[in-house]
Amino acid sequence: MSKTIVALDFSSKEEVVQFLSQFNEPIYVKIGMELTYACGLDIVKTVKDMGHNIFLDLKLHDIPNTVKGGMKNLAKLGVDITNVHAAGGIAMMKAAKEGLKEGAQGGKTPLCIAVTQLTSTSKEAMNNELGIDGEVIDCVVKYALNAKEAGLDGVVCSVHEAAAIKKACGPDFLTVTPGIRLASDSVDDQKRVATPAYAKEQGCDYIVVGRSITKSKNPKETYDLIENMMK
Ligand SMILES: O=C(O)c1cc(=O)[nH]c(=O)n1[C@@H]1O[C@H](COP(=O)(O)O)[C@@H](O)[C@H]1O
Repeated sequence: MSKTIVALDFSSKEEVVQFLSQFNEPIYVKIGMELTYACGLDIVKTVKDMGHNIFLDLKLHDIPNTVKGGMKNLAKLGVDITNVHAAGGIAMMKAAKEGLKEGAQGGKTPLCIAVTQLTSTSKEAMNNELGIDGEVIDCVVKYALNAKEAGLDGVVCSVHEAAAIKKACGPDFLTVTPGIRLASDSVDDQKRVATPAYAKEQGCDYIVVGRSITKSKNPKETYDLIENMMK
């Protein structure tokens, strides 16, 4: 099973089909808001029919009843992973899980993971804009413990918090880490970044990689390079 989840941050079905045509075998991809808002949820079926595994990243964050209803319908799409914002709280995360179980197709309940602090958030922004004092890692571990208590399968965090989360929540609790950059890449809007090699060292289960692959000269070659670094 691949360790690299490619973020399909495109705005049309044509770009997705063209990008995925480079891959002869199923890979793990992430469908997020850019693609969903451009193509609707039909794009999930298109990508699923091509045989790829799907992390549907819509980051639900609302009152528990609304999230439960939303997740029930997302589960019907047969995706592999979905997510919520941990900031929505334990009751909301429990409701997400209940909704997924109710909507599960063919006995397969999609995994649900919680976004802790976005990898584009710095300590300064967390302290001064979001009003959360202390170190990012402490907030992230607290959110991970909340997600575990709610029965979720893991979290989205930066590579820098993955080991502490495994220690607090156990080895089976998934850590899915975006903010991945090769040493030569520009950081762009990300703040808490790391290389694939460091992600492997820190025991991350999956890395989420967008622009380093999709904007590279040879995306397939870059994907293979990154995937090999995670082995
Ligand atoms: O939930 C996510 O996937 C996510 C959480 C987070 O904290 N940071 C983050 O970058 N992401 C997503 O991961 C991808 C990272 O893209 P690149 O920065 O281009 O590699 C984007 O699709 C983001 O939406």
